[in-house]
Amino acid sequence: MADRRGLLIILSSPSGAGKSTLARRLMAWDSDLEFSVSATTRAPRPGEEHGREYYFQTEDAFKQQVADGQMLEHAHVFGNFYGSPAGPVRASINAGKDVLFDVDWQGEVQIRNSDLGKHALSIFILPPSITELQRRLETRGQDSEDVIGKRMLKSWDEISHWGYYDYVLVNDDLGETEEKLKTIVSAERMRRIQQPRLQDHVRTLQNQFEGLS
Ligand SMILES: Nc1ncnc2c1ncn2[C@@H]1O[C@H](COP(=O)(O)OP(=O)(O)OP(=O)(O)O)[C@@H](O)[C@H]1O
Ligand SMILES: Nc1nc2c(ncn2[C@@H]2O[C@H](COP(=O)(O)O)[C@@H](O)[C@H]2O)c(=O)[nH]1
Repeated sequence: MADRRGLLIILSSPSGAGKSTLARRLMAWDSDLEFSVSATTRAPRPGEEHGREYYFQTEDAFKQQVADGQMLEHAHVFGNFYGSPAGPVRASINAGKDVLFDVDWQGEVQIRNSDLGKHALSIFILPPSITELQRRLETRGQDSEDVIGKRMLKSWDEISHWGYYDYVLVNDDLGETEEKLKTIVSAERMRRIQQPRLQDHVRTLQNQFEGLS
């Protein structure tokens, strides 16, 4: 095992607020960051690849994985099942790598309440307005009108859980939100990872100080 455990960086938002876009930018910024590829029973969107965006599964296969205890968390969202396979996440954080999650609020709560919860850093992404949220879902052009309608109807349910998160960002200007996200990740890495390592240094300083008298 590495000399430090990685962070579990969790992004949530109502559908269309921009978390997948921000997740891609974080991954491009830090090539050491691992993305937790979820399993889902949803059908692939055009351009999505099995094993890259999601592991696309049948409902039976998904339920079997849950029954076998292979999911760190799982939830039923917009009529489909989604879950984060635990094995790759444990392997990554034991190797000292940070893992990025794109999950809904139910996933955030389950990860936080899991044995890995103390490694969690959660960030909620709010849209600048509800009309802009709808505009983004429409211009993404990947879901039917019916699916967009259902996601809009559930948007308040997701937003109402914003208070469970360590940080909350309003994703108005994409570049600004990206910079804030990177700042949060950098600061939390310093606080949680580098500061404990400084204990030895502070002890040395104390010995030197005591040697002065
Ligand atoms: N700050 C922004 N300004 C304008 N458009 C944005 C912004 N952020 C993201 N978008 C666009 O909004 C659309 C939805 O973004 P994205 O797919 O990242 O949302 P999401 O929160 O991951 O949605 P879902 O939960 O449905 O996967 C995309 O077309 C994306 O390019
Ligand atoms: N609890 C979980 N939620 C997940 C997971 N993977 C994705 N999601 C969330 O589902 C919705 C819809 O995603 P989409 O790709 O169909 O647009 C969105 O809120 C995701 O964050 C997961 O493993 N667990």
